[in-house]
Amino acid sequence: MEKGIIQLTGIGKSFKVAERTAGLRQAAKALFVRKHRIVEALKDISFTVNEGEIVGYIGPNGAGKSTTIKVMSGILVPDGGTCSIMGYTPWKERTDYVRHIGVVFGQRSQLWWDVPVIDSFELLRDIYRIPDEMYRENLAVLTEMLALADLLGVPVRQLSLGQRMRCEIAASLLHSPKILFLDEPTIGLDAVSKLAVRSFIRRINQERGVTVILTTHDMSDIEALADRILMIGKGTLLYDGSLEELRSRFGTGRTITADYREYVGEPVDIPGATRLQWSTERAVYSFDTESVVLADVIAQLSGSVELLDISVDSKDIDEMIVQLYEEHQI
Ligand SMILES: Nc1ncnc2c1ncn2[C@@H]1O[C@H](COP(=O)(O)OP(=O)(O)OP(=O)(O)O)[C@@H](O)[C@H]1O
Repeated sequence: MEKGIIQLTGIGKSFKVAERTAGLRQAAKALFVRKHRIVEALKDISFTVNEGEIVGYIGPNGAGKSTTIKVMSGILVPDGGTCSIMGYTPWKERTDYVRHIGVVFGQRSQLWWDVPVIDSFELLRDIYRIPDEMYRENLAVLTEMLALADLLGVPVRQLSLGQRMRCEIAASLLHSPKILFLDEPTIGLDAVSKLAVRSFIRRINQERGVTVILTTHDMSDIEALADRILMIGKGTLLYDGSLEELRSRFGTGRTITADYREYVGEPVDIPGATRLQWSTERAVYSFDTESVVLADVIAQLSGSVELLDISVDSKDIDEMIVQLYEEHQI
């Protein structure tokens, strides 16, 4: 069996947060009697990632994705469990460990705000003690791949979000890490920048064999990149598998949209199908081809309304994810 480059076993992490109280009187009281609540961000997270994989780490807001990334990058110490990445325990041997990983937090910058990008890169070279030759080579390749030539002399605060993200990604790779953690790398980017970032991630994975763990809410990122999905909800891992498996699981689901001449009667019930939308001119139903035959759905509709147009769609990945969240009640 292939040995995992990343192995997490039973990782748990709780945060103690101060209870917020409403009203001035309550707030004043809270100064003396502090009430706390424990948030279990991660309950019992175990998974293995093999070298060269691109793993999409998904889950709704507050599920525990960033907390996991922080544990794996050595920023946070978990309360329990073990984490071995390339043989290191991230929070114990941080100085040596960070030479092997790159981290990008889409919402935060690792670059110095007021200085030109190239100055930040040079600081990182010194911090990571990147050998000159490696630095020069990586800088040249990354500048070409991410089209940075015109950006290197510009202070970070003057860059657009998409330009900054390209620089952030370059910064995380200057020291040739084997593993890249990307926490929402495409957040807020326009379609062109998203495509550029995605194709770059693919390229460094294929050409340099970099293992990538990526969190995102953008399912088209997952579709374009991830060989495998790990889904987390309320601190627990709920799904580990490929997109194909997910597709075959929900592959028999269909949505039918019917447009008809104005109809003011009662909404039409179709046994076995769920009515998602109903108006005097349009209805949308979802059904499963394993239990309901499409021709029957159409026949039942056309028995009640005068159909003008019909379209049938398979579930897209966003819908599959919503259904998975619903199944797990998260
Ligand atoms: N430093 C902290 N102090 C207190 N609570 C925290 C802290 N960091 C995270 N949490 C809590 O832990 C839970 C998991 O947060 P986390 O940021 O890992 O979620 P996420 O899956 O990355 O969410 P999102 O998709 O919204 O970014 C949340 O309930 C959050 O409020």
